[in-house]
Amino acid sequence: MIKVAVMGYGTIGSGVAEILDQNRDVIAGQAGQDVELKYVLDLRDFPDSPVADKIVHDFKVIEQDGEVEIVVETMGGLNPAYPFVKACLEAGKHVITSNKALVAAYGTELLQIARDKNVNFFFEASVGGGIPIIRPLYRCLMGERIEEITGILNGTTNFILTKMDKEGASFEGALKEAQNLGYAERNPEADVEGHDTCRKIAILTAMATGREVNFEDIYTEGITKITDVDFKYAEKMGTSVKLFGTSRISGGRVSAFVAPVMIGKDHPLYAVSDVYNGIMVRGNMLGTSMFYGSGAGKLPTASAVIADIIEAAQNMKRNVRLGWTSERQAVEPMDRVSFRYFIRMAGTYRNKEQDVRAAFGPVEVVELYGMDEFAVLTREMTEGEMKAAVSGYNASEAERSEYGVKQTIRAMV
Ligand SMILES: NC(=O)C1=CN([C@@H]2O[C@H](COP(=O)(O)OP(=O)(O)OC[C@H]3O[C@@H](n4cnc5c(N)ncnc54)[C@H](OP(=O)(O)O)[C@@H]3O)[C@@H](O)[C@H]2O)C=CC1
Ligand SMILES: N[C@@H](CC=O)C(=O)O
Repeated sequence: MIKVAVMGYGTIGSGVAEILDQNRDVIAGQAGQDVELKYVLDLRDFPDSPVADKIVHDFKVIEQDGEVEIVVETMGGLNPAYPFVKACLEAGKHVITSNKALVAAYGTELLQIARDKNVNFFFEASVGGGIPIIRPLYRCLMGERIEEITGILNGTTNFILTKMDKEGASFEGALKEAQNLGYAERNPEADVEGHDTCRKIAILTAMATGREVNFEDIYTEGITKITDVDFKYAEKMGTSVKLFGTSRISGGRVSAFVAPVMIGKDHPLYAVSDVYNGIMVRGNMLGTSMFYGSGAGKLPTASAVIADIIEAAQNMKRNVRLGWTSERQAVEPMDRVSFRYFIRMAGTYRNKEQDVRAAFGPVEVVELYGMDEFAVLTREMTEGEMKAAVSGYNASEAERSEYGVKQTIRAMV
């Protein structure tokens, strides 16, 4: 029998305890022996829960119990998750985590300790909730050169954008709902400002390149500036706006970004709605493969944790190599990345046509009835060129009372 401890009995930790109980026979069959939950570490007691008799408040109980061979970390954040996970690995225990903040910040070091101690550090649930993506990268796609990963990687923001798009919901109302459903981070700024997606694309890029990626090198923009007006244009254009995490890998160079992107109906990620995530992986031999499923939530995410527990149980005496080394991967500056741009401007196109064309060159124009503004879709240009064009346009318009660019969204249409 293998004894497991769970640290953090919140949304995901309680899901892990529930699946360990409900799927006991399936898990034992795959693990080759029974897997039993021995301790649950949390700050609170849960007297009415099925784990009431397993609750402990002192981490040392888990660290020092030689019977506990697998520890699951579902507390979130870096402190005390990082020192606790490190101590468990150093004590020769396998560790499974759903905590992308931890993996993005300390993955390289924790994987090295796991290798040194001949144990495993697995984190399938840290990206895409219940979607299998980490294991496919190091196992099924191990013979591929990965050229691109583009994903809708955050359930909360996809839920919010879908509610705004399809139901005309307010940003605040949709966020509240996502929080009530257990999708959002403790501090939802991590979701809506794109930091969560940034950490996830950094982890996927490290898996794809085999090199450590500093998530702080990745350009990150969230969804807080997206408004109902943007969705009115999107409806007219037959497009939608999604938060993308993208990494393109070519000749040892990586360009990566997190940003809202306007996409058309023919884009493979267009139909990914609500809390669902979708991840497109392009390999040099494979072509494009799609991974789709629940990107957040109790049982889908806990299901990914359980698969890691089983993988650890199947490799109790062996460190499974994930291919993520301590070599550092540089990330190209965002100014060199090219897009088309959806740009909203004050006034009427009829009055501004000359200035628009002078700044942006040929554009497609989109107008909404009754609005004192219009939008254009530019040709493809680099971020650097776009910024220069926006400054030039704003300068040419500066004399007027209502003037200038009101919104810029990258477009893949
Ligand atoms: N929710 C989701 O859908 C997903 C979450 N994740 C990740 O999984 C992790 C957990 O998320 P989630 O379950 O939603 O978070 P929750 O906030 O629901 O759960 C965290 C639990 O850990 C407890 N905890 C916090 N600090 C300590 C501590 N020092 N010692 C013991 N227990 C502690 C909390 O107690 P208290 O509440 O009293 O502070 C809480 O019960 C995060 O890293 C998150 O990013 C990954 C994929 C999906
Ligand atoms: N807050 C995250 C949880 C899963 O990673 C999300 O909404 O995707």
